[in-house]
Amino acid sequence: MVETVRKSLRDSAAARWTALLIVSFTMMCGYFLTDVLSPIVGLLESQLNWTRADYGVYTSSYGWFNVFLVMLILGGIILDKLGIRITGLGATALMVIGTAIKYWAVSTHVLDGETIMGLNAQLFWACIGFAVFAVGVEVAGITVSKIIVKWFKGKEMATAMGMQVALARVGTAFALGFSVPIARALGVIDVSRPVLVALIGLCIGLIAFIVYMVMDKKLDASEANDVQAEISHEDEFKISDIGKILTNKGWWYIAILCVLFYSAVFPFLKYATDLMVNKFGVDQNIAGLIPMLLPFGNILLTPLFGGIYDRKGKGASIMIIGSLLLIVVHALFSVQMLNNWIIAMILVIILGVAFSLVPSAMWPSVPKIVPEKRLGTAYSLIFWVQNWGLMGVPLLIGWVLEKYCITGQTMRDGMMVNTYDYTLPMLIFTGFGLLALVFAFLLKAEDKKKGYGLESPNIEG
Ligand SMILES: C[C@H](NC(=O)[C@@H](N)CCCCN)C(=O)O
Repeated sequence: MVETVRKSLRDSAAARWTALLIVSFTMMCGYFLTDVLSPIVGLLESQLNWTRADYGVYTSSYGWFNVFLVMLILGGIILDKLGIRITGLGATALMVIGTAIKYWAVSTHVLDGETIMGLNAQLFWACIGFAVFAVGVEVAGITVSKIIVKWFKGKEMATAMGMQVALARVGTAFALGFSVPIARALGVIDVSRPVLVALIGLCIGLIAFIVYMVMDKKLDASEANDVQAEISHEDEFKISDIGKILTNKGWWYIAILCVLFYSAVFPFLKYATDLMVNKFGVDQNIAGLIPMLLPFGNILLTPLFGGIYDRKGKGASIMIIGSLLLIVVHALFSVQMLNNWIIAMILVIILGVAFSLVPSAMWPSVPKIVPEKRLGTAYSLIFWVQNWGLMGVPLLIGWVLEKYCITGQTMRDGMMVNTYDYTLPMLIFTGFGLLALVFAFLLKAEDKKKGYGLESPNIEG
């Protein structure tokens, strides 16, 4: 009898890279919306009367439902229990719904003059929309990480994760670079226009995810026998597995490193355009172009560093180097006399290197510490810890700026607006970097003790 060796769909390079591209596109649209208002802080002040503190509240609303209603953790458990397709579809739909609410909030006039819970009603609804969207984009993020492990385990996993992050950064870069021109297009300033563009993108992202669902079904069908075998060997995910994750020291080091490192990057990006205007004297119409270099650098470097991790290993060391660079950049940003825009550009580029090194090694390291059946929950718990930072730090920076950093007033777009000294916020970001470095070293020591293989290559054989 002739025995045929049945191949899994994931053995086809074309199939797995196509799957990656499709889900990465959906994430890219999500990242575009996440930062779409960051470069127009000044316009939000002049058009909608949002102060820096209001903007801080808006940015922090990203974590309201994820953190306080533990939606992110629930999303991870749902992912491990119900699977990739249903969780991903729900998450993508939430992104669209949240963005639609936010678009309505920033474009309507029916809320003018009203307040809800002490907030201007327009700001309140923009926050609700952003909070709903955030549940969607975070749960979609963990779903996509699990999708990549599913297709790429034992293969180019870190390169694939790097590619996905790279495409996500394209979304961030477009938001930073094109939000202002979109808001100013057609001769009339309209801050809701970039949100509308993001909403259209997310609807296309939803359709893309539905296309992916077909591929995912085909992958499962191609592995039907293997899956049966796996189920008989491995129990299904149980709620008690959460305890196993939380008692794992290596997992904690990654989670804490993640919150500290990302707290010094994403919240920094939210204020980076304003920093360029206030510290480096860049015109606000083009100030978003300098922070845009950061995600553009990531686009090339994250897959490159991921490739190095796949082939050579050294994951923990890569995270240490990334944390070191982060400290150097923020410390130099806080030096008052360094106020030439060329220095700002160089620092942003170095920050881009740091922000490629750490994510390219951090996310592919999680499956080395936690088994696949608990991976959705493990990623969601890391994102949950991280979301405390993504929520709290912009709020902190907004508050610090309003309370301690106002230096005067100036005329922009025909409106009097405050000017700010960014030294204190940059010192706060430096502090996060220093703590991140400590946890990167602790992670490396734990890896040595437990033999997780963080310093070993990902590609088998
Ligand atoms: C992969 C990783 N994603 C995250 O950290 C998300 N929790 C945050 C998403 C924020 C969206 N702007 C990353 O982007 O490096």
